[in-house]
Amino acid sequence: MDDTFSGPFLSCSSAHFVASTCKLHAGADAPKSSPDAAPQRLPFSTVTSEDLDFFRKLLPGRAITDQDVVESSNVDWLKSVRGSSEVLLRPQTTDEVSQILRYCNGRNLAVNPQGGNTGLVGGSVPVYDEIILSTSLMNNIMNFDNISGILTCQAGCVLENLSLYLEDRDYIMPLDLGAKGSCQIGGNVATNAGGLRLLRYGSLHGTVLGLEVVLADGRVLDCLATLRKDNTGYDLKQLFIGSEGTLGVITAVSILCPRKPKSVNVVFLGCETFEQLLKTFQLCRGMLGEILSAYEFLDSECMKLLNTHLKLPNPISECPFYIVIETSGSDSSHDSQKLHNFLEEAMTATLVTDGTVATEDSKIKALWSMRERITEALTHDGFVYKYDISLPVERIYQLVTDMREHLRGRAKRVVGYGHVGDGNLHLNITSPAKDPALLAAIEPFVYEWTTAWASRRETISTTANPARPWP
Ligand SMILES: O=C(O)CC[C@@H](O)C(=O)O
Repeated sequence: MDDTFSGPFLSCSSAHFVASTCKLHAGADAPKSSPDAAPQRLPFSTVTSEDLDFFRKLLPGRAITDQDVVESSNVDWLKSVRGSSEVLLRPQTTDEVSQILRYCNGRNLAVNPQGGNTGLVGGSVPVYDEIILSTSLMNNIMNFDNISGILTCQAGCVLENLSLYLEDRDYIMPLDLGAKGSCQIGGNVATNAGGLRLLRYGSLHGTVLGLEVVLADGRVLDCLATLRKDNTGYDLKQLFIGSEGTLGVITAVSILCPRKPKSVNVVFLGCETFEQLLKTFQLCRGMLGEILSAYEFLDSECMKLLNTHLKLPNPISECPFYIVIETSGSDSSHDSQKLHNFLEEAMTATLVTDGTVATEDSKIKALWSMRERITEALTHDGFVYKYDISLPVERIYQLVTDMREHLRGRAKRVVGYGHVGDGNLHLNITSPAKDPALLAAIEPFVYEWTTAWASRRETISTTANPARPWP
């Protein structure tokens, strides 16, 4: 890049957020042009018939103005936030993205990049009438190197399609999410999605080797390296991982993929306290070591949601907390032996009270759905306030209990689940309908709590007095 990036028109999804946690501000019933608490519409131009002529010429049949079609891109997956865009653009190539952005920059038109529109924090839809730039038709796999395991593809490839493509070649994607059937790799990178395998394969900051990005003024930044080690200058691609579309539109990704494990086991366990759940995690890390690939948890409120709304039966007896452990290795007898030893030890030490193990695909999928389908189950409960929070792992469940106590029955349900291995809690609070009074009780409490505990440095005891003062 030879000059500074200036193009303040890419829609900033972070405008929906406060601090490091995420929240929804606007309900589906909010006035279209002024979502609650959203920033003022900035003085961008509005789309004219000349603009539409330009888009239609550039993208024949792919500059959509039919409102029935545009509507589904104006609304997020949760149907909680809604924009009022009248134009949906579906480029197929990087050059088309570049031409769109160059034109919009010249015309001062706001643009909202959109991938699979599976985000849960309102970042993938317009706030006002921004042009929606969808990457859905940019879905070609460009290259796969069977020796290095490096995949290069366009940004609109659906995660599950990439996984299926790789599985045929004895590889897997380094990330896996409940939304895999619709989410796109460009959106995964733009939001720095973590998912269920982060514990094993690390974050996208490590596995993404290269990116191609179109900047707001249409220039193409080519950092699409396919080298595992690349010390040639600044690692610019890192800026775009988690930038949520604010710095540019990711058009292609190269990513390092692990070999497909030859043996996979999934265990579903129950335990009485969160402290025991953490002790089980410690034991598990020590005894399973390199084959541990996921350590996830859900609480009993999540289990009730799965039972009630999705009719998924609890595979074990009722417990306050449930754990999903996955192992992935290359030798099934070695892995089974390690798992057996770990389970024996966990039961003997009465860390866990019940459990079941799966080695066949269908049972593995059934156990994983107890964790992956909580988001879906929650939507049947009414309106959902969602918070995706990273904390020292010892603290993650304390926020759930403190929030329950703080709300004292004002919410329908306060549930906690998430990625223990990453110290990442999904705190979800439901109410029969959107409830401004409930929101006022949740916020800023949740942000103050998180900031106070996340910034604390000293070692935290897992048996802290619940009446402790805040740090
Ligand atoms: O529903 C949520 O709040 C989180 C969804 C997803 O990130 C998950 O880990 O299941």
